[in-house]
Amino acid sequence: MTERATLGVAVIGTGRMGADHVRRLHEVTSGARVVAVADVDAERAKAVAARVDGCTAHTDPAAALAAADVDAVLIASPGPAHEATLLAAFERDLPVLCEKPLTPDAASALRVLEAELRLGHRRVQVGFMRRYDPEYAKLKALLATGQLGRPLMLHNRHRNVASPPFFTSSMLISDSVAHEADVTRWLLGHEITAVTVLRPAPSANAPDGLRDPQFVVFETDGGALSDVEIFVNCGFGYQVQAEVVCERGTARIGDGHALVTNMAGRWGGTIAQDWTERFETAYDRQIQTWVDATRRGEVTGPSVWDGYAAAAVCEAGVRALEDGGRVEVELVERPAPYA
Ligand SMILES: NC(=O)c1ccc[n+]([C@@H]2O[C@H](COP(=O)([O-])OP(=O)(O)OC[C@H]3O[C@@H](n4cnc5c(N)ncnc54)[C@H](O)[C@@H]3O)[C@@H](O)[C@H]2O)c1
Ligand SMILES: O[C@H]1[C@H](O)[C@@H](O)[C@H](O)[C@@H](O)[C@H]1O
Repeated sequence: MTERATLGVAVIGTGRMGADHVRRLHEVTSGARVVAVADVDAERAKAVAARVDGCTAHTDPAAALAAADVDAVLIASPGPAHEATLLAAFERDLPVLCEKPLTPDAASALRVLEAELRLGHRRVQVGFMRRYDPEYAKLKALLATGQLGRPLMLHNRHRNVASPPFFTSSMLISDSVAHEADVTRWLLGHEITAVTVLRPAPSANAPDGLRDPQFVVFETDGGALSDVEIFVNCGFGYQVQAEVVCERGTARIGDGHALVTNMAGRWGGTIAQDWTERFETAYDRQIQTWVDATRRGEVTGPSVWDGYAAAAVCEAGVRALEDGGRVEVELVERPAPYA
């Protein structure tokens, strides 16, 4: 297959992630250029477009998709806005990299899945960037060798310094634990069948009314358990850790021990303060992989099925949070193109 010339990308949503992805596409990624951006905030779109020669600014995502030289779309608007842009991209048969979550609930994710099936070919890579993180990739490769034996349990910790003002108790699941829903499915190769959410007394440092932290337990169809401590106002750093316990051993990532110092009677290191720092390499690799595959005319990486499955798991998790108890995950049968 002949490779496409430089990929013209439209970036939808120029907030924190969108602006960072524009910078990445412009300065780090090879084989792509940003040709259009859209944001409902016109000033923000203009300010980000001004950083790239020849990039046009729009307030309507559909206008950005229709702009000259657009070959592909990167969606970085908030989750509830993803469905409309995905469907608009499908109308133009454009390849898409869609930030997580694919959509915020299972019904809308299923509509996207059905629309992609109608196209007759995969078009979307979902932005579950942890799959491109060197530490997670090593863990996945180790599990694939079988040396450790069958995975029995996965322990995850997911801590943010502070939550943004709009964050709700259910977003700890649908926006944050969405990553662990994907990581559990991907690392173990199992589907998640049920979710339980336990709620310790909220931290005094959490905004009033926010159930933070939460303790989530996933059951899988391979008989494993995966637990997640989600704590989005821990105050001290951005920490994402995972330990797999298998029949013949354990493996753990995310301790952040790249640099250990000894000084003034103490030893230690530093802790990342946000995801842009902790997952910088993962975002770089994710986007380069997407650009390379798209230029070859291929779609790789986390699929719409993965986005839908994570959305269904999170929806069950939100119900478990609200009602207490254990909630089973309901998935439609996996369509053949996503096998
Ligand atoms: N992969 C990760 O680690 C990671 C990290 C942070 C955020 N995210 C995801 O990235 C996406 C964006 O998050 P963010 O932190 O950049 O949010 P943000 O609020 O900083 O930016 C979102 C931008 O989208 C704009 N917007 C809102 N509705 C829009 C619409 N209909 N069309 C076009 N633009 C619209 C807003 O004006 C804003 O500028 C979300 O899906 C979020 O879950 C992923
Ligand atoms: O949208 C963000 C993002 O996905 C981060 O990776 C996660 O740590 C945050 O909890 C979430 O709110």
